[in-house]
Amino acid sequence: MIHAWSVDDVRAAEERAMAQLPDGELMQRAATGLAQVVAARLPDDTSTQPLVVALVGGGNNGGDALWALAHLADLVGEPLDLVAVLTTETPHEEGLRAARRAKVEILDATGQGSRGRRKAEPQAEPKGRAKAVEALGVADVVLDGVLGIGGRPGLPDLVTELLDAVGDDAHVIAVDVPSGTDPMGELVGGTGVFADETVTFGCAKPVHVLGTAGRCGMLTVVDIGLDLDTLPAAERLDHDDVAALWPTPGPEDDKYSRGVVGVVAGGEVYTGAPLLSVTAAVCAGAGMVRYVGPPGPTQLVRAEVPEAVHGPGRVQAWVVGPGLDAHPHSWDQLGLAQVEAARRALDSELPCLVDAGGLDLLDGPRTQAGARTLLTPHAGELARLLARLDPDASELDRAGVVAEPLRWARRAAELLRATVLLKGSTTYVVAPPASGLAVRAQADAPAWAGTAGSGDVLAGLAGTLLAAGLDPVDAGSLAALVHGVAAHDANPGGPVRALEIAQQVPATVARLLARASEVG
Ligand SMILES: NC(=O)C1=CN([C@@H]2O[C@H](COP(=O)(O)OP(=O)(O)OC[C@H]3O[C@@H](n4cnc5c(N)ncnc54)[C@H](OP(=O)(O)O)[C@@H]3O)[C@@H](O)[C@H]2O)[C@@H](O)CC1
Ligand SMILES: Nc1ncnc2c1ncn2[C@@H]1O[C@H](COP(=O)(O)OP(=O)(O)O)[C@@H](O)[C@H]1O
Ligand SMILES: [K+]
Repeated sequence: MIHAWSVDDVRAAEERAMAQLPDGELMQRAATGLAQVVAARLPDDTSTQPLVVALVGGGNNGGDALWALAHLADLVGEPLDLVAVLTTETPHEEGLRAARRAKVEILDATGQGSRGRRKAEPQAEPKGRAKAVEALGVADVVLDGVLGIGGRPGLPDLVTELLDAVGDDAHVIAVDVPSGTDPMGELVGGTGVFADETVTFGCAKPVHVLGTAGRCGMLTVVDIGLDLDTLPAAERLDHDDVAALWPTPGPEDDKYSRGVVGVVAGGEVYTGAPLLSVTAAVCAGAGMVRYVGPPGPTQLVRAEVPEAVHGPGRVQAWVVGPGLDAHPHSWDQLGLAQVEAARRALDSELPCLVDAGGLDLLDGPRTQAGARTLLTPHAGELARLLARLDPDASELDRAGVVAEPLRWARRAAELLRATVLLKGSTTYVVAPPASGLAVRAQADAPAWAGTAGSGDVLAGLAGTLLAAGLDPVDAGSLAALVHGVAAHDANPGGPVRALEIAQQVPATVARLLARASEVG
């Protein structure tokens, strides 16, 4: 699992460390680790002299980049071209001196001159900028040292212009965080660096695991001796976590002890969703799957999934809502009966996964306080839910949720006292804020997984894990991981239909469980 700590907690840990260490020691550790990574990324081809260009901002992030260039000169031992492009009039002073001593070429791209020139006397021609653009176009490695954890989202125009000049073949390494992104990972989108690799210091930050993670590329954490004494703010499960969490039956287990999952889904109109959820539950290894629905989808499930049983009965968890019509016509007796079955499940004390049409049945927290609840909306469904229930969000739409997924998932978790799994290319799993639990974010699925019915499969998978006794955060995040990997395994690099994702789950789970025995 990757754990990430909030910017405030990192700053506090840095302060504690700095109080014990000589001045500048932490930055030296950071810059040395960064220089070692850069050295390892230099091209093997020795016929031309490698060129490393750093974009340097005004804070300590720029200081890291300048010191890393200075250390590189010593570290590599071979001839190197090193260039620092200043995007600020006030670069880190010691870092700049060190870079100069190490014969790093300093280019001032601000057009103001780096020091001593007053704003009233601008340099006529920003020659530094033209040379910087040229260097960036042919650099082997580009270091983004513009903004670190002190950065606000967005980039100055000058930096955007310089980034546009970076050649396609350059290996872009973000120092600590990709500049322009929100270090806390709350705001997604906007301008910001897309890095091939990010070298961070002390620990991962939320930006590295939340929806902004795609901008970070490969993540390396350089140990600078921080002692984090708080709980992480964000987490991501990786493949090696599956074996520890997945409910694996022992010799004494039977179908009941493994967990029966009930599925109240679909109706005479949406007949396919139940089949997908029930298939996924069976394939995820539920002890038993019970389907509750009207004759049409029941016949379909009977024909396609002989393992399932039908009608109300005892279960350990309910999946409520895939393909459910929450507002059937008054003459639609079968539809009304299905809504009644869904309400009975929601009013029970049992763990419930609430998806799609089931979300339309919620007017607040479930009546049985403390009943485990996992809501699984996509962005549009979350916007609809909050616009209906939260007077402060009456104008919220899908785009609003996509821009600030965490904010709105948290809001729903608080309002409905439930864990919210917000689906998308990054899937967030957010427990009610009072729990103090870290947000989980998974991005394991290929974009091909964004296909109709894929969410019904996820619901069956996560519901099975709830029935096996997992808490909603583990059930949701583990299901999202396995769903994503199964979507990949079913047809690597190509399209996949929802049913195939479900059918791939047994093999994918076996493969992920086998990793533990290989590693262990
Ligand atoms: N502390 C330590 O011991 C260690 C720290 N380390 C390193 O320090 C980094 C944090 O350094 P930092 O605090 O100086 O902040 P950093 O991100 O470099 O710059 C902030 C500056 O940018 C400005 N600014 C902000 N947003 C902006 C925007 N959108 N567009 C334009 N400008 C913007 C903002 O100005 P403001 O407007 O807020 O006055 C401020 O001046 C950290 O990521 C790591 O790399 C390592 O060496 C390990 C040891
Ligand atoms: N771009 C994407 N990349 C990866 N996974 C995606 C992407 N878009 C959607 N998904 C996943 O596909 C599933 C879609 O679920 P949902 O929207 O509920 O579909 P449906 O209601 O048709 O079953 C979710 O698991 C979601 O996380
Ligand atoms: K950076």
